[in-house]
Amino acid sequence: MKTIVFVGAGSMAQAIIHGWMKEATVDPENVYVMNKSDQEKLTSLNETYGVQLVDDEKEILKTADLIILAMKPKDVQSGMQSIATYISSTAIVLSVLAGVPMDTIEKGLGIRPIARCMPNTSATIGMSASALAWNELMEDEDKQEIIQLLKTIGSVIEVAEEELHVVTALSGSGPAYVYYFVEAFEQAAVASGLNPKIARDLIVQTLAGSAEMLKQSDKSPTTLRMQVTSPGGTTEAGIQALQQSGFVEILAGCLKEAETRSRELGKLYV
Ligand SMILES: NC(=O)C1=CN([C@@H]2O[C@H](COP(=O)(O)OP(=O)(O)OC[C@H]3O[C@@H](n4cnc5c(N)ncnc54)[C@H](OP(=O)(O)O)[C@@H]3O)[C@@H](O)[C@H]2O)C=CC1
Ligand SMILES: O=C(O)[C@@H]1CCC=N1
Repeated sequence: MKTIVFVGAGSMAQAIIHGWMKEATVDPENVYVMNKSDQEKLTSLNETYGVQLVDDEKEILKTADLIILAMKPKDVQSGMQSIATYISSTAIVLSVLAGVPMDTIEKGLGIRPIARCMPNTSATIGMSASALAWNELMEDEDKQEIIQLLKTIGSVIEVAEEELHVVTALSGSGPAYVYYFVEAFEQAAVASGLNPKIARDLIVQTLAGSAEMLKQSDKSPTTLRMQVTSPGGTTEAGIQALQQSGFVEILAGCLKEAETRSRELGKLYV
């Protein structure tokens, strides 16, 4: 897949491009970026990463091997309309859009090999948790190439397309929940008198250390939690406060609302 065109070059496209360029996975000469109107963003991507601006849309789209759809779901129909007549019959499409099914893409761009990926913004530092689904037209060789492209921005796991709704809720949106958790804890620690920088550093290192423990240890999250929780100690008091506030139900509600929204987005823009 020599020529790659991003149709929609905003935050997610930038996170992927940043990850690729950091790892020198793809030659920036072969990566083109398009937006509907935001030329400033395209210029900034060109200046930062050396990716290409598109002078002649028709010509570039004709030669594209891989089209990456990375606009918001509300713009998917206008985005597909603007490229449908130009892209070659052999071009492969990779969509990172939340909720929008392959069926909608097949209707807009024709029956062709299509992959849907749900990455997250940690792609910027090569730490995305990406999940991937295909339609049945995707050849094994192309699957491997796409997996390799995505592996340079983090981990890749194959799922059924239907599972992408909950994946989107869990790991696509996940970084935002974690940042929100940090904001809340930092605010609380500062209210208890801790210096903001010290509070932030302690929370971030605690998160990083716990994530590494979960990765490196063969113990379950429950066992690791119990190892921290001394009977009658501080952790027990804290966990009890979370339980009394319905922590588990709150997170279940968060996941369900996000998953439901993913399903809604899929139906809104058919
Ligand atoms: N942000 C995230 O954490 C994640 C996002 N996603 C998915 O990635 C997609 C993009 O999200 P994000 O990067 O945050 O959004 P942004 O708004 O940052 O970027 C979307 C880009 O698409 C462009 N665009 C809009 N309409 C068209 C069009 N018709 N043709 C070409 N380009 C167009 C916009 O340009 P202009 O301003 O000119 O309209 C904009 O630059 C979404 O579908 C989202 O569901 C997936 C995983 C994580
Ligand atoms: O909020 C959104 O809709 C997108 C999809 C996953 C993360 N951001």
